[in-house]
Amino acid sequence: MDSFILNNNRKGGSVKVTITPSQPKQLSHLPKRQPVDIGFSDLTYTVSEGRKKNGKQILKSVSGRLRSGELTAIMGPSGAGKSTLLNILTGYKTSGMNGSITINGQERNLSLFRKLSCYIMQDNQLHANLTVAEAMRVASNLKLGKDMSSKQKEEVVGEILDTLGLHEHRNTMTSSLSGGQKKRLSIALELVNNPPIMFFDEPTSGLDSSSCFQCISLLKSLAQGGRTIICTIHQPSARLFEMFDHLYTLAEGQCVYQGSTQQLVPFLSTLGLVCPSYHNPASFVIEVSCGEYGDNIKKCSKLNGNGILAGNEISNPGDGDVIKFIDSGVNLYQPYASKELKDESNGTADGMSRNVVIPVDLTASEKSPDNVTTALLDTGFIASPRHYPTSEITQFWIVLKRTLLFSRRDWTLMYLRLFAHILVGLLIGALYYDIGNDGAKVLSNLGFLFFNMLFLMYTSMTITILSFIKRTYNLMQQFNIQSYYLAITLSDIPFQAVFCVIYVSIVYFLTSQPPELFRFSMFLGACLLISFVAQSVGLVVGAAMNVQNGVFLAPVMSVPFLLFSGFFVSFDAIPIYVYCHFKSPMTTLEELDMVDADITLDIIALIVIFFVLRISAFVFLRWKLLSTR
Ligand SMILES: Nc1ncnc2c1ncn2[C@@H]1O[C@H](COP(=O)(O)OP(=O)(O)OP(=O)(O)O)[C@@H](O)[C@H]1O
Repeated sequence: MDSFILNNNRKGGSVKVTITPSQPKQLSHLPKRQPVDIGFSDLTYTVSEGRKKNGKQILKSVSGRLRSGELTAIMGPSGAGKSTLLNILTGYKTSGMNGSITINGQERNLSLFRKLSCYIMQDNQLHANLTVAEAMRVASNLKLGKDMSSKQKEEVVGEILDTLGLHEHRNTMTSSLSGGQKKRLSIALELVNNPPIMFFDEPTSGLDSSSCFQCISLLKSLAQGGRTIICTIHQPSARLFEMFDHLYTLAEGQCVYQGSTQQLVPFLSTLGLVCPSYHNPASFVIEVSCGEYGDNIKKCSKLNGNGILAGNEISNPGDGDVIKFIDSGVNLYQPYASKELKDESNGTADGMSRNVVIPVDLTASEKSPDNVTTALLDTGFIASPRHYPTSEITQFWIVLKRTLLFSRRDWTLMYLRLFAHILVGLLIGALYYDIGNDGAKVLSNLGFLFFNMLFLMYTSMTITILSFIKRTYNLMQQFNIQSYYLAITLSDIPFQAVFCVIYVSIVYFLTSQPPELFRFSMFLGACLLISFVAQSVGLVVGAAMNVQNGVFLAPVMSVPFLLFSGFFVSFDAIPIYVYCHFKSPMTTLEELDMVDADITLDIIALIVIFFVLRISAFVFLRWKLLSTR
């Protein structure tokens, strides 16, 4: 049981609010992990700006330690370098950085670290077109090895959904969830394999005060379970601020404070920066960092050894005295407003008793955050060369099934595309109706073939650019890239093939082309190949660039295909009314310089182009994935 004193200005008194946690829930089914401490020292991050010789230094030699069992907030004014520090600590950014990062005292191995941690970004993309339960099933199949039965996986999922209050929304589409529920689902998806380190970029952004409280309560309970929870946060209310165990404050790329949240105010007061009564200490430290109380950044930074863990002897730059600032162990200062709320905007008795902290244990047997060992590095979980304990083939099947479900439910991908193929088929069929029976309509036949090619190329190319980009960022980070690519490149082929068959059947018969199976098959085969090659162009463009550039560049890339399609021969000068120049089909072929054309060669060329483009798309995708780090 926990109690708070809530100031009540209207009545001039104080109301005692008691938080009574409901039956604490524990995640007993999760895989066991050991706690992890992160240390970093002398971290600098520099970016090059244009042709300037010296780059711009964003982080200036910051150091610190982030402990398991603690909820750490990285705070600071806008542009202070919070996201940059988070990106470096997560391993999301590696180039341009110097300094050392250690895990339980050992130098960080990035690929191992990525397996231990998760990074929930602000706009974390959820699996579109999936329900909460389906998204969780994908995550559990991917992250929990085949040693676990489906029933056990369901138990894990059920327990997480229950604990995070998502059980009643299990059949809701992820896109229909509220902002707070989406955040909780992002956490739930990551919790499946129980990572001991969890990073959050502004987890409370876009949430109302009650949801903010719920969200931070959840993070706090995750930390209480022995995890290392780190999040950036802009300016929490006093109520939220109190929930953090540890604070790391940045200003102009330097650490101006690190230590417990309770010791922030005493620390600042040693510099003559006295936080006014009833003032939110979180707001105060931001104001100090912004220079509203004079130039204190250098002083604070020096006092913190620019991030060398407070808790050691630190000299006060003001008078040379040595003060003891204890980060852990004996506390020399009275904790600031230990349970007294200075910001009552969010504090209603009702609200507080509704929102309870539910301890979510890292593991039942390894709860003690002090019990930090390097044994973690020896566990099977870490030793695995893969990101998750599922084979590449299993990952391929998971992505394939998920992508097929995605396509089936995607209105643009499925129904709009089907509608477009039928409508355009009927339109072209009506325009070139019965031309196949009329020898005088050779030119119309050529026009028909050309538009056929144009339509098939553009539809399959643009839809692939749009849908590929849409899907890629959702899942690319989570899967083995080969399995992922193979699944998404194969998944759309059947759909495109079916649409192409429907379209070709309509136009072939409406334009009265020869009703011979062989000719129909040849025509269909050529159309299918054109669609698949165009789809591959879409994949290359989608993998290499963003939607805006892709939508512009894809038509440009298709120009060579059109130029060399053989249709661009001028017939304008031919006086058709004088005599029938195209009486013999051979004349047409002669005019188009296609007498010696070998269809086998064309087919081989298209197949080669198809494979070259598919491989190029993979190379671009890989490059893009690596270059974002
Ligand atoms: N690639 C880059 N090139 C130039 N400057 C950069 C680059 N990346 C970051 N910066 C600068 O580094 C500083 C820190 O950026 P960062 O995004 O880490 O700040 P922040 O504290 O997270 O800010 P906010 O709270 O507004 O999100 C900013 O001044 C930003 O303009």
